[in-house]
Amino acid sequence: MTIEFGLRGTFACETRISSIIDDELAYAGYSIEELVDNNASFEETIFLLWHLRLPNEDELLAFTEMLNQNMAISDVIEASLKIQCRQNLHPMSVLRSTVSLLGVFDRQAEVSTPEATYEQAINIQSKMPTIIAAFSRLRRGLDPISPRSDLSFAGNFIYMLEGNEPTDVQIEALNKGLVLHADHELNASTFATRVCASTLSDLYSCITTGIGTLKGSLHGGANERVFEMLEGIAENGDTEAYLQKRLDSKEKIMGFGHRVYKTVDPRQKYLKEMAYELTKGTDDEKWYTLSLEVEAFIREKKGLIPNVDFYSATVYHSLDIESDLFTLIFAMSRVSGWIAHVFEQQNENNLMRPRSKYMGPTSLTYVPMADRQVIYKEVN
Ligand SMILES: CC(=O)SCCNC(=O)CCNC(=O)[C@H](O)C(C)(C)COP(=O)(O)OP(=O)(O)OC[C@H]1O[C@@H](n2cnc3c(N)ncnc32)[C@H](O)[C@@H]1OP(=O)(O)O
Ligand SMILES: O=C([O-])CC(=O)C(=O)O
Repeated sequence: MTIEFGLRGTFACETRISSIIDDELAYAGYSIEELVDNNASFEETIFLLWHLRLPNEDELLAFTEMLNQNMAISDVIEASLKIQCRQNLHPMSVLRSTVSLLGVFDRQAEVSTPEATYEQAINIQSKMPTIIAAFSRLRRGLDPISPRSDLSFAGNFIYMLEGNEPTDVQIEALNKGLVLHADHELNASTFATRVCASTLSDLYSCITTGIGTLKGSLHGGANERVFEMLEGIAENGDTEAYLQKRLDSKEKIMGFGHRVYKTVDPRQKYLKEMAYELTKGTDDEKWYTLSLEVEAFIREKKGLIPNVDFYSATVYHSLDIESDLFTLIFAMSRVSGWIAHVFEQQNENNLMRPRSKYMGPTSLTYVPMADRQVIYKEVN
């Protein structure tokens, strides 16, 4: 039997939520092109992922209102964010702990009926932008801003971050970014979330698992490092020398390569276009130009394609979002997909428990302590 480690090419479950077929990404049968080109809202996309169909007008209105009404965070959550920014933690760790804390304070957290889980889902989804914006403001010494009932999900986030009236361009860009990041079949964080759900754990635990997994630099954490790399290149002044040095030392170039896509990441086209549109004629245009140089060099040297994390870094930067919050913006969107996968896992549950191939010694004899010699042996 051939074993592919890292679960490469393995089907771990069936799903109706999203698919990647011939490099085309679709949510419940609607390609991302279909959704983005028709200006689907992020709220509509969440509904699609959770219900596996598009909402009608009344349903979307009611759903949007429900999200909106649940956006405000409690004093306890705000106080915990204040403590966490004093300790200078990584924002993804803060988001992970804070979502976990939302569960601690939800009296219904241990109730796993479909109705209770749906309420928990609304609670988590709607509070993510508020938590992220409040954290960002608190660590800058500013007071958090309450959500507004007349703004969309994307609009509210931008408003709560800086307190200014969001522009149509900003809202459209963030909305598109959120739609593009909402789900992606069985990526590592969604898989981890489903493993947690498969043990019949609660939704807050599942989402905390997802956030912790997305944080890693081989996954969502790459977008933050993409911007660090662009800044490093700008400082160094020589793109090729900078990248070649990293390739020579076998470092991964952040924002390139993908486990599933080998010729194109279909989301990248939109993010690249957005990066161009948002930066042209501004001081940020240099990041777009630099990104083009990096893309050309890495394609030529390694044959690697930019993934969703590459141009999203410039898009988020042009929206005045601090680079260590980039992965949190990803999480604020992907939580919609994680939740959909928890619903699906709960409906068709089967404990996810693969095997590992044991490579160590076997049949050893227990040696009494007095007879043991201390041998420090390399494990690997
Ligand atoms: C939202 C997301 O999660 S998208 C991915 C975000 N992550 C990143 O951008 C981090 C950088 N990229 C990577 O580390 C990888 O491309 C991954 C983890 C995304 C995919 O990993 P894999 O599926 O194992 O990649 P794959 O099998 O195609 O790798 C083939 C070869 O290309 C190399 N490679 C792949 N990506 C990169 C990269 N970004 N930089 C340099 N080399 C790379 C691998 O080291 C491997 O080389 P080898 O054959 O000499 O060992
Ligand atoms: O699918 C993956 O492995 C990573 C990815 O692009 C995503 O999660 O959006």
